[in-house]
Amino acid sequence: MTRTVEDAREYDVVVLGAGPVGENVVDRVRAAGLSAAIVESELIGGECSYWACMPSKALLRPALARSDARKVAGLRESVYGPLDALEVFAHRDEVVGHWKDAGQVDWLDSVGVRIHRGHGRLLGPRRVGVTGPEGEHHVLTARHAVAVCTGSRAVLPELPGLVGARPWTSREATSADRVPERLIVVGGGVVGVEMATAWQALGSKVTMLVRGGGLLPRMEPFVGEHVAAALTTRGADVRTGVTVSAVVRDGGAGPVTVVLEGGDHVDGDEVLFATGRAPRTEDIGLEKVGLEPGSWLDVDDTLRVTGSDWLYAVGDVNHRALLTHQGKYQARIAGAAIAARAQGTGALDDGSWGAHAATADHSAVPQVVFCDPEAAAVGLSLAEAERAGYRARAVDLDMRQVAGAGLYAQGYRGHARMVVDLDREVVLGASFVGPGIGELVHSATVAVVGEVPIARLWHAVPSYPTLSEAWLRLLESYRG
Ligand SMILES: Cc1cc2nc3c(=O)[nH]c(=O)nc-3n(C[C@H](O)[C@H](O)[C@H](O)COP(=O)(O)OP(=O)(O)OC[C@H]3O[C@@H](n4cnc5c(N)ncnc54)[C@H](O)[C@@H]3O)c2cc1C
Ligand SMILES: NC(=O)c1ccc[n+]([C@@H]2O[C@H](COP(=O)([O-])OP(=O)(O)OC[C@H]3O[C@@H](n4cnc5c(N)ncnc54)[C@H](O)[C@@H]3O)[C@@H](O)[C@H]2O)c1
Repeated sequence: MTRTVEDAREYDVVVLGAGPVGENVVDRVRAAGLSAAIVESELIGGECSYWACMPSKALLRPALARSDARKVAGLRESVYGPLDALEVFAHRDEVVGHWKDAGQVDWLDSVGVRIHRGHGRLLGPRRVGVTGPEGEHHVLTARHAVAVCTGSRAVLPELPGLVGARPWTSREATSADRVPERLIVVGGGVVGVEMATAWQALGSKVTMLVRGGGLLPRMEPFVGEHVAAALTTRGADVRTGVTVSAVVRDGGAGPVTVVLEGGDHVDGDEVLFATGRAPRTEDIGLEKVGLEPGSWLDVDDTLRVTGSDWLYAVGDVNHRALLTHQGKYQARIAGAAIAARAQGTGALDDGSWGAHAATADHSAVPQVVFCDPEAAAVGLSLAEAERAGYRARAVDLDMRQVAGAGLYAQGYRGHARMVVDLDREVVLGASFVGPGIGELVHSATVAVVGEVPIARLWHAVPSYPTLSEAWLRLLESYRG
């Protein structure tokens, strides 16, 4: 039974969801001198800290380090053994704080943010109801703004037998502590590729079932081709152009069979569905403020929900870029915009690249996929640039032409592409695939955001012999 506690509380800003994005919104508004409360139904720190970025990278780091070491003469012979899965899991558990959030609670306390544990729902303009763990109910009022930062959850397709088969989603794939002998991965996006890489390294025989023509379809096609070739060389069965029609698993445990359209089937010990995300907005009271429950929330560049003067939606929930770093960037912008509006400090600086506009969301979103080899991209692919109407040219580079690549790893395989706007002679985007290239993407982000002219980039000299010399080779090719 619901018990209502009659202690209405008022704050300048109320934030729904304490993932990385909600935490950064409250941090920014507190820094600007506003009072703030945050509502969280699970763990402070959100999906990223406990079932996404952090545990997945903890599982992947030993896989990538071992793979790199195996490409270094004099070292490779020492690292031919299997990974110690129990040690890897123990380290992963440490990285996620054993799924306890005391550290993050301390941090919120230290910046003066009031935490309300429970499920939050909008009750009307600037009002949020919180149903706590014991069924108690609080009402929070926001003097200036409510920010919805409730993130996203894994989506399962509607398939016969799927729910009863108890498939892994990203949550189980990042928190499991037993290595399945055979793992079936459905979906060739980022989660599918990263988790296939991690579990293959931990000892699973991996089969990937990919609906489209290749892996990582949002990146340049050569990226997915390199990653698929490497997974296959290490023993994975990567099947593209296949459609799953049913899943069979008696009693939801033991061996599982995935049935494909056309009648073929694949047997495994676990099946991971990495088939995309849905917004966590179906039960947050959107109907009370004229919005559609279960929808992604449309926002302007200040992160304010279309048609509202008090409601913001930041991070995954607005579907602009489902990435922690980009959500935190939005949080910094939203926090500044909320504070400026609350304090009436004059017109907002919300033009392109202004302090109150998340301009980078449109043209400069960086991403590193921690697979083996690593994949990274920022800005527009060639196809995206052409679709957007740019007169664009792609310059390609086989990373073997870079001296630092040969030193980084014997038999280095990788590829880079720079997309140039021929009218302004600036870089619109860059993509890289190859061992160790994750750290290259920030140089590309600076070039894209800064709209640095190619003529000036020519003077940005990369150190010899580093992977960054990819830039020199790309610029040389561009200039002929
Ligand atoms: C397997 C995996 C790996 C990933 N790896 C990376 C990576 O390496 N790098 C990267 O940049 N991104 C990565 N991502 C994406 C990243 O996890 C998300 O972009 C990020 O978590 C979004 O942050 P958020 O704060 O918007 O949402 P979340 O992290 O989802 O946090 C939302 C919070 O809101 C709470 N909440 C929801 N509804 C309510 C409610 N009604 N009341 C109260 N609280 C509520 C939730 O409990 C949760 O704590 C990965 C995602 C997955 C699935
Ligand atoms: N390193 C990182 O930055 C990182 C790591 C993991 C996740 N993420 C973020 O998390 C988000 C979610 O990742 P994701 O991989 O779940 O989603 P995604 O949208 O990247 O990929 C899902 C894939 O599943 C396919 N798919 C959908 N339904 C299917 C079906 N019924 N059968 C077969 N295939 C199907 C889609 O075609 C798509 O290729 C991404 O947007 C990504 O940005 C980031």
